[in-house]
Amino acid sequence: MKKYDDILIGSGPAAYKMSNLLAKTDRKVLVIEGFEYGGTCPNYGCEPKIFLEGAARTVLQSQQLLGRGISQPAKLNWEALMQTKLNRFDSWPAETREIIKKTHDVEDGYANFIDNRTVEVNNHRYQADHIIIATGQAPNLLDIPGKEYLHTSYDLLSLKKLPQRIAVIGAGFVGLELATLVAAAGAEVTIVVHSDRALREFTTKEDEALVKAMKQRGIRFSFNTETQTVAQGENGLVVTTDHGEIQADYVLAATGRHPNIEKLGLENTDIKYDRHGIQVDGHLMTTVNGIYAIGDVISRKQPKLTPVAEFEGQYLFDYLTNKTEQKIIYPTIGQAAFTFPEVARAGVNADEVIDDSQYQVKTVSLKYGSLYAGQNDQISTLTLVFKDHQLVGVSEVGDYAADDVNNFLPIIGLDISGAEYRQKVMTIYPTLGDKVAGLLLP
Ligand SMILES: Cc1cc2nc3c(=O)[nH]c(=O)nc-3n(C[C@H](O)[C@H](O)[C@H](O)COP(=O)(O)OP(=O)(O)OC[C@H]3O[C@@H](n4cnc5c(N)ncnc54)[C@H](O)[C@@H]3O)c2cc1C
Ligand SMILES: NC(=O)c1ccc[n+]([C@@H]2O[C@H](COP(=O)([O-])OP(=O)(O)OC[C@H]3O[C@@H](n4cnc5c(N)ncnc54)[C@H](O)[C@@H]3O)[C@@H](O)[C@H]2O)c1
Repeated sequence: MKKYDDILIGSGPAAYKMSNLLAKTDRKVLVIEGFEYGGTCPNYGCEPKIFLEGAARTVLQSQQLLGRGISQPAKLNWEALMQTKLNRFDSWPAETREIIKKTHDVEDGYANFIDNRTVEVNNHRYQADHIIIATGQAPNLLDIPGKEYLHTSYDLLSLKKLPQRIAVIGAGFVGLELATLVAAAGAEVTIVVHSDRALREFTTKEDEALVKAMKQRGIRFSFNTETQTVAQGENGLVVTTDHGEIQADYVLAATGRHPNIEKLGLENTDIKYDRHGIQVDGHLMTTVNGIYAIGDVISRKQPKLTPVAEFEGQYLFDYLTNKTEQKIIYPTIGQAAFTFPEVARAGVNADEVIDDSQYQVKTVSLKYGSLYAGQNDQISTLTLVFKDHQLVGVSEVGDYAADDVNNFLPIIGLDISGAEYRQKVMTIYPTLGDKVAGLLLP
């Protein structure tokens, strides 16, 4: 039995962050990865998604400016775009493995606990002072007849030829972002949503504005609709729902993600978990002493995002190397859907406090600013939530919502007033940043 100081299970953003920090110490570390080194975000998540979105945004912005100095909208060649994506990303898992291998041992395979102290992989058994589970999440697939026809975001983000008709099941982050992408590339898209609205994290108005803009571009939505079966028909696939049939050439399942715990052998341990993930305490320790969990695989109320996973990796490194004894305190977390328009938010959601007199909600249309008017962006609307004149929440629907909302995060996170901000910060003009101080006045 080989023994280490630390064993990292997984190599996504959470574990990779810790692995990089541990590389600067003299601790003996083993990293176990069952699939692509680097995990979801760089290989089949945020990074390829935002890379492909660059071309899609150009197409959509040029369409938005038709007749306003643009006479010919840009056209997206999916095959060429995908080739550039593959050229950039294909070597990343092997390169990441090499980087890790320079300072740590690696095992290619799925780690399986055989008891509270021991993990097994490739018939090798290992123990360590600390075992850190960072196995992330995997897509949910509906258990319906024809589930073999369902594709995941992993498949779509490497799809070499663009199908003509794409049915998307689910209207969360993955469904709406990837629907935006393939529709911009020319696919006919139908989104099937089993509830009455799309992204629930944002305000109803923001969600409605996004859905309306997507519909105006020809994307179809079927709300309150259950998908029942997928079958091969004479003319492609047939998605049968309780509201009728949808003809498609490709079906994307975007019905949420579940914690990657099935292959871990947790039943051989006393580690507790629920459907949201592994239960951890304020120091990210599981219900077994010496075993910790970080990243998407843990059960917590914070959103499952790369910066959150990395923050937990940094925190746990600091805790295990005695740099802190404190429980983890999460910072103000910004999140965005990279749709067109984008939606972005942080802090208190305006919908949740609309009837609470302790809060003041301020909504500002940005379309009159030259920056937005120059893009013919008619939608951009910023919502600010104040409590005792202090900014506690921000959200936006608009072409630059993610960057715009980023401007407000330091004000919420550092808890500074509009006056203090104006005294200490002068931002670039003309951007939304230059209006931040003015907007902070109640
Ligand atoms: C399509 C898509 C787009 C996204 N876009 C964004 C975005 O724009 N911004 C953002 O912040 N977040 C985004 N995310 C979320 C982000 O990718 C995750 O929050 C992040 O990757 C979580 O990191 P992690 O290290 O916890 O898990 P992961 O990155 O999922 O890594 C876990 C690793 O563990 C491995 N593993 C699993 N089980 C075992 C086992 N038993 N043994 C060994 N290895 C195992 C897996 O193979 C995987 O490599 C997106 C996700 C998806 C799917
Ligand atoms: N831009 C980003 O930051 C980004 C992008 C993609 C993913 N992510 C992360 O990944 C997570 C997962 O994203 P996601 O889109 O897979 O999940 P999600 O939870 O955002 O959306 C899931 C969708 O599936 C639907 N759904 C759930 N169960 C269903 C069922 N049985 N039948 C039909 N529809 C069903 C939901 O109503 C919802 O529309 C996100 O919560 C986020 O943390 C982030």
